[in-house]
Amino acid sequence: MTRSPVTTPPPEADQPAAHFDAPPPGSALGSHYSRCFGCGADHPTGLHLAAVTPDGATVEAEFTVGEAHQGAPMLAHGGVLAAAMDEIIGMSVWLFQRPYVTARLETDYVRPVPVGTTLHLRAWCNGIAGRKAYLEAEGRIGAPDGPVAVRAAALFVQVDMEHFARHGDAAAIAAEHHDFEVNP
Ligand SMILES: CCCCCCCCCCCCCCCC(=O)SCCNC(=O)CCNC(=O)[C@H](O)C(C)(C)COP(=O)(O)OP(=O)(O)OC[C@H]1O[C@@H](n2cnc3c(N)ncnc32)[C@H](O)[C@@H]1OP(=O)(O)O
Repeated sequence: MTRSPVTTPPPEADQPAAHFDAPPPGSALGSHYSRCFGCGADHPTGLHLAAVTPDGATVEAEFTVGEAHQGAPMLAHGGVLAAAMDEIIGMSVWLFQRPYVTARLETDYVRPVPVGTTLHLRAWCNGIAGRKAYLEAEGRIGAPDGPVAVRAAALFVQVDMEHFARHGDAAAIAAEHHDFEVNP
């Protein structure tokens, strides 16, 4: 992965540990918002990612590229692939049971991805320093050990739930009953 210093954990970063209340190994993570472009079941043309954590430390999901996701004819749009990376990384920070947002996302496009391809996505955390989480993801073609099509590195920053109410739609948050333990 080609990465900048911004997405590289500093030497003093802690190794991430899943929250005691995080989804246990082998379980599904669920969607954080039904209309989310990345994971919402109610989004008509979204990515519909449904993530599982096989081990409590990484998160996996499959994304089948559809016609709504094209850039060049019958090839995935790079921005859509970046969105898939952003979403799978966003799902992986759920293991910490605290709200985070993307501050920076870096993406390497390694292979073209034709419409109809199923990408096997995986994300994990390389370190945490204060509010900053340093994360990584990859998307492989056709199988979990298939050829890598896309890689990403990201800096996510922890926020409080008021971030979403202040800048977004507080009623929608309340309607979906999300409880985050911000000070465990
Ligand atoms: C029903 C509804 C449920 C709702 C519940 C959902 C909860 C689960 C949501 C999951 C969502 C999933 C989807 C995928 C994830 C998105 O896509 S999130 C959406 C896209 N991202 C955004 O909208 C974020 C926009 N940016 C911001 O809001 C603010 O810039 C930030 C990132 C919160 C930081 O602002 P701040 O809190 O004022 O903090 P600030 O002091 O500026 O930065 C903190 C540290 O980070 C560093 N930093 C910040 N930004 C950068 C940057 N771009 N480059 C380098 N360093 C940076 C700062 O230098 C600082 O470092 P230190 O000085 O501490 O060493």
